[in-house]
Amino acid sequence: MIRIKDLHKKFGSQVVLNGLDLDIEEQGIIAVLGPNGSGKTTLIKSILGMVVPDKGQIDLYEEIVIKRWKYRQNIDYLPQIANFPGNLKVMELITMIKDLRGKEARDQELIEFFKLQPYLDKKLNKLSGGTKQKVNLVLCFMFDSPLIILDEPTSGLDPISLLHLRDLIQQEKEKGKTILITSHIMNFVEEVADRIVFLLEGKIYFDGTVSQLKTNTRQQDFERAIANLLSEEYVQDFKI
Ligand SMILES: Nc1ncnc2c1ncn2[C@@H]1O[C@H](COP(=O)(O)OP(=O)(O)OP(=O)(O)O)[C@@H](O)[C@H]1O
Repeated sequence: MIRIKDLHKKFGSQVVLNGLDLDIEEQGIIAVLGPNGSGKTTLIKSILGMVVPDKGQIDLYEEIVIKRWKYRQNIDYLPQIANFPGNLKVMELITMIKDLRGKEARDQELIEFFKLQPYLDKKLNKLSGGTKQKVNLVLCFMFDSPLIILDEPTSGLDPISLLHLRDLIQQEKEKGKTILITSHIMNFVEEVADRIVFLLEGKIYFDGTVSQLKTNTRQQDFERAIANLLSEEYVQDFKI
């Protein structure tokens, strides 16, 4: 489905992706993790064609995607920061995105799911951060694409909304979709992820399940397992 080979990206002299290889053939939830600035968003944006890599190849559904754009119609994307004009009303935004995309949308179902009915006539700049994020989630999930890319979907959500998001992601997974997700909320990641891909120094540093991560780092607590991944002891084991 997604095949990335020898991906390189620099911003000025800063090397962000340094020969990254990644294959995603399966359906399910794949969490892309890594410290701040490790290149998670750059990787996601490369898959989406929003960042042009310096070198390397990205194939999606067996087709080379770099410098093409039509394939994006089959990806649903939640950006880390969505900047829509603040004076647009929620329903105006949803309608505008539906018109632009020109695809069948299940916006009503998701509006009900996130209980957004009272906000439809409100301007975006009058919404709280969490409510804005729910609107962004409606925009992302309403088109039913086979590949969903979520950059920090948990940001700003209260605990109950987090549970709703988790249920929604699980439902989409059960439909046979592939969901790529980044999040700094580790218990959320632990609950939903079938596979953890950990980025460090521009490459994939760990690739496996939550339980493999715990076994490899000899840590049963997921957050500690992630921290151990970065510890010197693990780095040495890993390099042997
Ligand atoms: N357009 C750009 N121009 C210059 N530098 C950039 C650009 N985009 C990203 N960077 C830099 O590349 C590095 C990786 O950024 P990226 O956003 O991919 O990291 P991340 O792993 O998603 O981080 P975070 O966890 O903080 O969201 C950072 O140091 C960032 O400042």
